[in-house]
Amino acid sequence: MRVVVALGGNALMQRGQKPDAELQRANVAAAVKSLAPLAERHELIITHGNGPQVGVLALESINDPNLERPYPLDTIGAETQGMIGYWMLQALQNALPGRQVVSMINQTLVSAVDPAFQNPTKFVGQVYTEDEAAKYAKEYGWTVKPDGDMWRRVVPSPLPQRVIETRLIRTLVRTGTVVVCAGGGGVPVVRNDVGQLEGVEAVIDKDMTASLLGEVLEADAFLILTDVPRVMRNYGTPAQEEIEHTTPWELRNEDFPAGSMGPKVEAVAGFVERTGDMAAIGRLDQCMEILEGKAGTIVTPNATWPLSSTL
Ligand SMILES: Nc1ncnc2c1ncn2[C@@H]1O[C@H](COP(=O)(O)OP(=O)(O)O)[C@@H](O)[C@H]1O
Ligand SMILES: NC(=O)OP(=O)(O)O
Repeated sequence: MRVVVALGGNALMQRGQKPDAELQRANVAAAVKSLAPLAERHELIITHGNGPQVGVLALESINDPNLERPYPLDTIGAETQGMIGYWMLQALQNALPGRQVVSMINQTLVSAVDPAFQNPTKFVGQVYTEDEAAKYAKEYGWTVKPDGDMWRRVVPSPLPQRVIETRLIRTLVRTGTVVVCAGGGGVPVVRNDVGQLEGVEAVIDKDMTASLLGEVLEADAFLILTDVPRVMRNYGTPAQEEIEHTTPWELRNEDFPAGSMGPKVEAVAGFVERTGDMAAIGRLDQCMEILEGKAGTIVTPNATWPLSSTL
């Protein structure tokens, strides 16, 4: 089987954790331990988040006295691909001796007129109190929004249209290489008026890019791996209940929060609608069980359940 996995930012740096390199490296190694059995049995393409890390590097850049202007978000996105990609590459090579692994810098094409540029929604960096967030909004010109009971910086998150290096990724996957790609959804780029690629100030949602990659690479399954066992109905209320199996239609008739579960649900629903294949959302340490349909929220085109034995 060919499997595309989107690895949640939570797997790399949990809420409240300091962005220490060793800590993140250890988190990546733990994530890879869960993913290794998947890679042993299947063709595997891994994307990863970068929201917390983009915020850390952006803040460093803003406060660097040697810089006349901070690094732009596309450049910082590429930095995070290099940093997290390196940690993933090394952990995968250590876990899968003899297997070829590659970690790529990728660009993802977006529309220059995507309405997301006028309405920033993507949370980056650490959480702040409301007062701290207001202070930084004034000082740095940030847009800030509530994230649960805290506040965070938000940046535009345009929809991915095409991973520029898709053909190369496909070629590598066909050779059995484990491919880490489109980290942070890919570095956001547009084509300018003379057809040249140019970076833009944004952070793409990695789940949406992974959904697109799953489709164009003809993946048999698309897994979003995060820190909750299943998508829940009435999340955070006494009526909360886990969704074991669902369809895109059912998911689209429920409400999920924009900054967290909303894009994940949109990403899996879109993949299943466009491909007719299976997608799922669940916990990283259950990825094998999820693929077997025994854990996570499984999304299939219709209510047929359980899945066929081909999984
Ligand atoms: N309906 C829901 N069901 C499950 N989790 C939800 C729901 N709504 C919001 N969440 C939150 O979404 C979080 C996962 O999204 P996010 O933090 O963006 O993940 P990641 O960083 O792993 O990609 C969970 O930790 C949970 O707090
Ligand atoms: N780019 C992105 O989607 O990052 P997170 O998953 O860390 O929010």
